[in-house]
Amino acid sequence: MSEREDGAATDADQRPDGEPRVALAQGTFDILHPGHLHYLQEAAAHGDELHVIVARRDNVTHKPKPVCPDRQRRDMVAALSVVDEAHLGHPEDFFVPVRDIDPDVIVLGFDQHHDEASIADALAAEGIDAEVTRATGRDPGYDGELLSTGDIIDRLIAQRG
Ligand SMILES: Cc1cc2nc3c(=O)[nH]c(=O)nc-3n(C[C@H](O)[C@H](O)[C@H](O)COP(=O)(O)O)c2cc1C
Ligand SMILES: Nc1ncnc2c1ncn2[C@@H]1O[C@H](COP(=O)(O)OP(=O)(O)OP(=O)(O)O)[C@@H](O)[C@H]1O
Repeated sequence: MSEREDGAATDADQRPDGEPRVALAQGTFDILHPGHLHYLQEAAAHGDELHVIVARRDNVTHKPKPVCPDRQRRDMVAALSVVDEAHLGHPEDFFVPVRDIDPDVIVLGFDQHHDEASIADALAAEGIDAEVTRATGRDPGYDGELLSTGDIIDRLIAQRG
């Protein structure tokens, strides 16, 4: 167990050089919900500092485009106390922000389509020394709790559309 600067306990390994261990999370984060908090809290527990890459709208091609603009999604993630820094993703080369942040561990979301082994291979090819791990999912804790942006939008359309 180590300790974050704010005193929160983490299960992160200590770095031998005493530098803060940097964890990296990423995603779209359109219309924040408790599933996002669960992911970011779990990712933060892997390090002393949590950085988040927020996907550019143009790069969200595997599901409907986000409703909120890039900058708004980045600013909302940055405002969460568990997050040390939120970065807008690069328009073309995903390794540009990764190189800048220089993470010790990349934490993938429970349902993200990225494959751990392919990312680890790509990182090694880029000469970036980072572990890759995956967070757990969070199920609703009570009736009607909304843990997906898509579900929030569906309910919004059903109730207000
Ligand atoms: C290591 C890593 C780096 C990424 N860097 C960027 C980036 O620079 N720009 C970007 O638009 N998306 C980037 N992405 C992609 C998105 O953040 C996100 O993974 C993808 O859109 C899936 O998002 P979702 O979980 O919200 O569905 C990166 C993903 C990974 C795994
Ligand atoms: N219920 C949840 N439990 C744990 N992690 C979650 C949950 N919902 C989203 N996440 C994680 O948050 C990150 C960003 O997710 P994303 O912005 O795609 O949210 P989403 O609500 O799943 O979106 P959509 O409903 O549009 O697919 C991803 O890593 C995703 O795995």
